[in-house]
Amino acid sequence: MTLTMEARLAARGVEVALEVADGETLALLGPNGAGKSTALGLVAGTLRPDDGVVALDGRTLAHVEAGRTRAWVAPHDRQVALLAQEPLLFPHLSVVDNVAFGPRAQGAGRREAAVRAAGWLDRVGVAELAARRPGALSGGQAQRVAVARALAARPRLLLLDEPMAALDVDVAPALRQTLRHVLADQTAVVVTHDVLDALLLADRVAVVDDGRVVEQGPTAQVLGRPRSTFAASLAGLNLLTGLWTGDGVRTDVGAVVHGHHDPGVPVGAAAVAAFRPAAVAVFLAPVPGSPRNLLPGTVRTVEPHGDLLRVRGDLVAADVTPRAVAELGLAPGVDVWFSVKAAEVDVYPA
Ligand SMILES: Nc1ncnc2c1ncn2[C@@H]1O[C@H](COP(=O)(O)OP(=O)(O)OP(=O)(O)O)[C@@H](O)[C@H]1O
Repeated sequence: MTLTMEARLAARGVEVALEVADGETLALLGPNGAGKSTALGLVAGTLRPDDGVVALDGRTLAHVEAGRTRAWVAPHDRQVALLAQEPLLFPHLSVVDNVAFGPRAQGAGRREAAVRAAGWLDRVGVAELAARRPGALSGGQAQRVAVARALAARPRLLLLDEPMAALDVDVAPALRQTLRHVLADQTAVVVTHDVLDALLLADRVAVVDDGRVVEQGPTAQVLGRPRSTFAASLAGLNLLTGLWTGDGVRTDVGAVVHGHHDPGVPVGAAAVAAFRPAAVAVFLAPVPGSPRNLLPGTVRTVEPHGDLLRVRGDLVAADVTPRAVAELGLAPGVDVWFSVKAAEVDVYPA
């Protein structure tokens, strides 16, 4: 393992354990205020845990026991680079001097640092901007320069805190492609809200909620079989949690949901039922004798979703045609029945 962290910071309500292997990119996903940036701060050394250990390549960066610091490496000595949402460049230095700053600080000669800086600017696609000042760059260009600057210092670990969040939607895809290339053999942790970042940049994802890692694994596995509400929402799936009864999931609201299930799930074990909103139909009354799963709900929102409308209840969302919405008079506050065939539902352990 390259990075191992187990740290608690009570003031932020955070207690997280993370591991990142050599060359791996881990995406940290989770709702606002979940503790993702706090986790990065604990690794970078801008935050000190109340308790815990952070180690990189076997070197202890932080070790605190019950508030007593046993070991502490200052942020600038950690060989960890943190890339924030807003590119923080030195305004008075040219682009190439910004990127050469790290190598110079590490003892490289002026020429060597300039060559390394030029190489990185080329890799991130902004070689022609070398002589400019940061004030003369667009947001996307500045973020590319910030990536080059972070990597020119040859960090053992690169931390990225929502690197695309401050960019226009039309420039984010190109930067994401660039990051995909530069992160290929770089050990990195990227905080993101965006499922595309997880899919295109990360080998593994960890979902953080309420200060804890609630789910982690290979990206395809977490998005294919999410166990947390947040991962399910990223994967575009409805997720109902409950207990396996032997032939269905008894959900927290009492309804039993039937579906395809893993053999050998023990009765009484925590389980989830996942299904696509497109597989859900909406009725104003329960369909008598229907073999379908029926879940009562109240419409909360109706929003456009591609060619369809997404009708959201508290627990279930359904994608239905505008015509059906009009015919049924679906609007916030209307009581409905959400219906999904068992064949459309995947049931697996939580
Ligand atoms: N500077 C701060 N001082 C005190 N508390 C903070 C500070 N920054 C964040 N917090 C609190 O710490 C907790 C974790 O916040 P954090 O910023 O790590 O979450 P996050 O997952 O990165 O959220 P977001 O996605 O909104 O950036 C939250 O309860 C937040 O209110």
